[in-house]
Amino acid sequence: MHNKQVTIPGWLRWVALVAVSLTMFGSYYMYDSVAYVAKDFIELLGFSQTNIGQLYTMYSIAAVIVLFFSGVFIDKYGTRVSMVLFGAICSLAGFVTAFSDNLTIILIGRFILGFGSEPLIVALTVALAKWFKGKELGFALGINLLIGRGGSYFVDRSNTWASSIYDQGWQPVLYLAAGIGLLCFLGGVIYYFIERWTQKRYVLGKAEETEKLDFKGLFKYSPSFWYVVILCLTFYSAIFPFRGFAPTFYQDAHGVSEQMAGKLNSVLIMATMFATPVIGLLIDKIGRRALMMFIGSIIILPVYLMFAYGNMSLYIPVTLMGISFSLIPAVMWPSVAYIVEESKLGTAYALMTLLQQIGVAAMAWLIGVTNDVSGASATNPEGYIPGMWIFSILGFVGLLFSFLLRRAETGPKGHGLEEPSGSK
Ligand SMILES: NCCCC[C@H](N)C(=O)NCC(=O)O
Repeated sequence: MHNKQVTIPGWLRWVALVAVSLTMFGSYYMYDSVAYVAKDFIELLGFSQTNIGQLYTMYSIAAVIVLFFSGVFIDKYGTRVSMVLFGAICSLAGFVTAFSDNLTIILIGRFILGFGSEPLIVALTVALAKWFKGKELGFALGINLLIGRGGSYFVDRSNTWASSIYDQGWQPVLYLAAGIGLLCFLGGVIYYFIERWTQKRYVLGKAEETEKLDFKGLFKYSPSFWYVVILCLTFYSAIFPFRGFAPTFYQDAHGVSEQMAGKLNSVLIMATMFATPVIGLLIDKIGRRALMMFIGSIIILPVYLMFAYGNMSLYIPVTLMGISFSLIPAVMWPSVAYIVEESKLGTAYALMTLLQQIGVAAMAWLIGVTNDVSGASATNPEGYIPGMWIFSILGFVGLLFSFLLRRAETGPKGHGLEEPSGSK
């Protein structure tokens, strides 16, 4: 069609955002869903805590593998094909995870999920860049993360709103997750048609970078970049695996009900859903990004020891974790754009996600093994303490690197992290 219009109507961009975010909702829901059957897996199927960790490790291993070539694939076949394909892989993963009580099959399901989910997140980020670049890209990405974390919130509360399904055992719970995971495919298909329809009528922007890896330039990044990457690795390795074990830990070590355990996890997510975009807007105004990452790292430091030894309400460490989980991601991801030049941004983000996933894979496995070795269970709650120390050590390493970052950024070779947006 000739004479395509240049200005895409605002409503169309937001419709595309909703379609894209549906896939994120489905994928986040499935990622977290296994935490709520972990206790059944241990008590009814005889799985070990190591096996529970492996559910996350398998996801991350697949993510690491696929992130090596997903950028090239997305470049070659485009965002709409990628969204459908990776969305379909995610949806398939839900059913593979649910249909058998065999550990290997369940782990294959988790592997497939990681293989679909992480490139899906890359593809949707690239897609959103096409629609929103030069407009409200930061806000659109914030809304997208909010809806994605809505998936986590929804699963955290699922043993309340879907209690009748939980009463039927772990398998219907996983089928429910698989059903919700169909949103990944559905959202991808809806997005496919929206993009195709729009491209026939309007000039849709082209995202400049996809997240593909180019190891040649790896050693040219500044120390500040590596400080952020190490903080990303330690931070998410202390958050995602913890959330996976948390429902079982809260019940075994603190004697709370299954519903209460879900509620505690959900409070954490609910806080981040709304605080993250708000902090993002605030940081644009005041800068101080390295300082905020440092403060976020201080806040999370005592949390795991509070879980291990504290007698206070569990809401206190959960709230502290929620503040840190809002502060650090809201500041950390956009900070990379200040440190790394635009032409290397795709590689930088891919590398950061890849190392994040290596950290999560290793830590999920290590915590599971540690819990098994120390005999963590409802009859031996002290067995969870070594794992809490491992998380705390990670927190300390994160704090150290956030300090180094702050020091570098307040020196003569700073990249403008401490300045408001637009003053770089
Ligand atoms: N919650 C599912 C895993 C999401 C992994 C994703 N690569 C990620 O790190 N997202 C950022 C976030 O803060 O959720």
